[in-house]
Amino acid sequence: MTITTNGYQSGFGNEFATEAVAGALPVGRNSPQRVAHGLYAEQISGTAFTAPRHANRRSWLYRIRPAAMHGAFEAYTGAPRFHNDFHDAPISPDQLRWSPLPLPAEGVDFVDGLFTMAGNGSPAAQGGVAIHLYAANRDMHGRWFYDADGELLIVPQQGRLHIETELGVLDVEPQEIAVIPRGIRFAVTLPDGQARGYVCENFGAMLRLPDLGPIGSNGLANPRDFLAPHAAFEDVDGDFELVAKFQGHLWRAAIGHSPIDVVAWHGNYAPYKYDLRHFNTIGSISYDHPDPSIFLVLHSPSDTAGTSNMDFVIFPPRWLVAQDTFRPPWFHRNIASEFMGLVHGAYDAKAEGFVPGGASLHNSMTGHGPDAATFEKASAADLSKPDVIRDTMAFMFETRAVIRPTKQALDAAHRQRDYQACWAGLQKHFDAGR
Ligand SMILES: O=C(O)Cc1cc(O)ccc1O
Ligand SMILES: [Fe+2]
Repeated sequence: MTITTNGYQSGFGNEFATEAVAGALPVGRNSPQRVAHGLYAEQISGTAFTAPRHANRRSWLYRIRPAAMHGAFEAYTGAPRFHNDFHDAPISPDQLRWSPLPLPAEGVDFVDGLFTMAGNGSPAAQGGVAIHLYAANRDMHGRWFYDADGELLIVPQQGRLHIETELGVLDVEPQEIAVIPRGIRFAVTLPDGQARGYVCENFGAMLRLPDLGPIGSNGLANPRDFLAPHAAFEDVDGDFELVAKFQGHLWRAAIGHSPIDVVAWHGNYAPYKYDLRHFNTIGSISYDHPDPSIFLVLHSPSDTAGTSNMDFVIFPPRWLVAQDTFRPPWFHRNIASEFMGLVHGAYDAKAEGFVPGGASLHNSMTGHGPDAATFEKASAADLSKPDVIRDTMAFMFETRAVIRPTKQALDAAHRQRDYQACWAGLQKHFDAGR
């Protein structure tokens, strides 16, 4: 059964209120003695009960059956490439790059199609991230998934996703993102028959919009462009499966009904989507290429002020106008670690090799930057006119902790073992007399 989208509510982290059946939402209280229409009331909290008000997230769900109703969990073995073991391979300071994850030959759904590339921290420590790719060609039917370990930031690269969640439906396409909060149950179907993309599983503090400082009250990702679903439900009984991720491992339980049975909900703990093409990109209109922190979409803070558990940064289409400036990204080494992906087009620091669906990893203090072809071209570019970077959408998951690639990522046939060669052609231009 497919539940169609019934529109969205706009705003980031708002106190939303939505009902799919008139009168289902209690008025003036959360937990009346008897809920209208014979529904059960259930709270889901995404932050500590006593978190400061501005950071406090919880929602009240009015549903046909409570979330407690399912069979006992047992180990799930259907997604062997989806895990949180970031210590199964030695780590080196090498620059790493991969071609796109191949699409599966036989039917594989979104959960079984997850391939863990890298990560740091752990669900137990409530810090760090896991970085996965997915490649899928089968719908999740009669199967739902939830992740108790972290929220899921989904970045589609190829193919649309129809995501039915307990709180309603999100339809996302490449150049949009979806965020599924910790614990929310959902199923993914594939309107285009197959799909590929990236997932950041965030074990740390929930993603939030960054402060804007001197930029002012508008800019970067604007709150009104974030969309949460309206309540949408199905009332279906059957022999179904609930898959859970809990403390780094996967579990399955029988469930006798669809958990997409929330008839009404209110609160500020909800899935959402955002169209990256709405990002208000800010850059230099005088000289120098600024730090990429100006491209920050969503931010998961760590316990150290100004230092992120994870930053989600994008490199969208934009004008480059800086004068007497090497306009592409400079050569650099950073304290933070950078996992990059490409959703669409080409990335302005790499002339070739970094393709849509591919990935790169530059860990703390590992030197990287424009490849030789990009350096030569940008060093000779005519700066009297602006450059327009069109048809591009690259992104970065940037973390304070080193991002450890998994053994399967290092061993993968699609890893580009000759990646370093992209800098080998950089010429020695030094001339002390010039
Ligand atoms: O490595 C990269 O391409 C990402 C990046 C982009 C940029 O404009 C400046 C610094 C940086 O790490
Ligand atoms: Fe970088």
